[in-house]
Amino acid sequence: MKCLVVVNSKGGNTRMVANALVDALEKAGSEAVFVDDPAAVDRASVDAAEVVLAGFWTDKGDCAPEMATFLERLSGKRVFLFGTAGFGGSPEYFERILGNVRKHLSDSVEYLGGAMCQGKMGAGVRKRYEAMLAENPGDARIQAMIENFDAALAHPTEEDVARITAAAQRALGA
Ligand SMILES: Cc1cc2nc3c(=O)[nH]c(=O)nc-3n(C[C@H](O)[C@H](O)[C@H](O)COP(=O)(O)O)c2cc1C
Repeated sequence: MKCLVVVNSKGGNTRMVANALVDALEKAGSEAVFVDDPAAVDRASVDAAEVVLAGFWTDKGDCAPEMATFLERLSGKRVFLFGTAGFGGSPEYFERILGNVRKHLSDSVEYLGGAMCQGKMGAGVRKRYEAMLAENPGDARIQAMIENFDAALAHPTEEDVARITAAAQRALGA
């Protein structure tokens, strides 16, 4: 199967998942073209692909605008979405984000499914939370945000990557 794997990753989390996906697809006998920037995908690569696997980092509950533009331009393709997000407490949270990203796909696209995992955030985020906590000592919500930040540092884990890869292969029937 000819696959196009396109990723939008600022910090490397989603790129890590994308690289593992490419390896897994190739091991399973598929041909995978990898493009590390949705704005750099050429028309011929899209036309040649039987399936597009689009990876996004979560930006305010959605994908970032560069990925949104890429997804909106796809027509008549089969698409699998994968992503990483700083928060990861529940599958429902990931489903909500996937639902938002999916809205960028036109009706002509066949959505094959999606999978997400948590991804570490930049150190500046923890500093911001710490400053917030200093202003509101003992605030349980801010403390939970710091705990989530620390939990996210380990992600994507090998298990996350394996789960997303397996979900993609199931969705593609690869
Ligand atoms: C500007 C900005 C907005 C973000 N918005 C969200 C968000 O709404 N929800 C969330 O769970 N994570 C959010 N994050 C965290 C990132 O999505 C997360 O760390 C992701 O794994 C980054 O992926 P990357 O390393 O591939 O860039 C945000 C990060 C930044 C920098």
